[in-house]
Amino acid sequence: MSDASRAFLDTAVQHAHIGHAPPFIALQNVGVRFGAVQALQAVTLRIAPGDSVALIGGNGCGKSTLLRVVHGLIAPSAGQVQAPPRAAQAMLFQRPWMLRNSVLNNIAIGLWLRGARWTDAKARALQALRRVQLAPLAGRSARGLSGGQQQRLALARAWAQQPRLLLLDEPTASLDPRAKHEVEALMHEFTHAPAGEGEPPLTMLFASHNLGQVKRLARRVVYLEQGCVLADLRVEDFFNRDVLRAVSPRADLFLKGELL
Ligand SMILES: Nc1ncnc2c1ncn2[C@@H]1O[C@H](COP(=O)(O)OP(=O)(O)OP(=O)(O)O)[C@@H](O)[C@H]1O
Repeated sequence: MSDASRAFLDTAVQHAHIGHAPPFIALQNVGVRFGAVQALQAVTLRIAPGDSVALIGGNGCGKSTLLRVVHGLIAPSAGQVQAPPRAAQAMLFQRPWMLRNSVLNNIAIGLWLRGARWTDAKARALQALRRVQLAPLAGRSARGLSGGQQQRLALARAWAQQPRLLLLDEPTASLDPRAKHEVEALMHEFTHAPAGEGEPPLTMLFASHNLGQVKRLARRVVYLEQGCVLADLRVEDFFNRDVLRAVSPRADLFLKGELL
């Protein structure tokens, strides 16, 4: 048996294993249609708790739509979606939204709205800011921060709410290399640090065009084309040319930059 076939079988076994564990997220034959555009087509995906999954594919292949379906922002036109409740999820976008308020309050207000006492909300917000090295800027206007600082603040805001699922839509796409590195380091820390005692593991699903980032952060890669999942592999298999060519020639062409 060739190495490629063996690796493929290993993957199949791994996925069969995931199939038996209770899935944290399960999409069954999900379709999304926007008028004449079929943005997702028969997408079936199971994600285990604690996994870190990258969504990749060309522009318009359906990555954002898939994230929005999981977050409950878009109702599928077909199929079923099982995901944790919205309160247990946090979603970050390429350009973070900021309240017209201080850095600290951008976190504290969200916690307060979810029922925390104001003093507790502020204390937790400060703790979250320390985690992303923004505590010295707590009193500044959030909208005056740089793009990289705003994305770190968005991550701190997410972290403060202790989500079980973190969804990120190209979170570093508009950042310079240094800010990209800082945000990526936080994403890694949040998802690869062992969960505290009694805490459920954090699961991450992120869309990215940055293949280096995918290699660094994902344990699993899902490749989409025209709304269909054409490959779903462990990261080491996805970036193994022999395996990828055997499993999905289209994904292999995409990686080589030869897809027309
Ligand atoms: N609200 C909408 N109304 C109409 N069409 C939409 C809408 N949202 C997405 N689409 C279309 O659905 C398809 C999938 O879009 P989506 O944004 O999910 O792709 P993507 O993979 O995230 O793209 P990119 O890498 O460019 O961000 C595209 O053809 C897009 O134009």
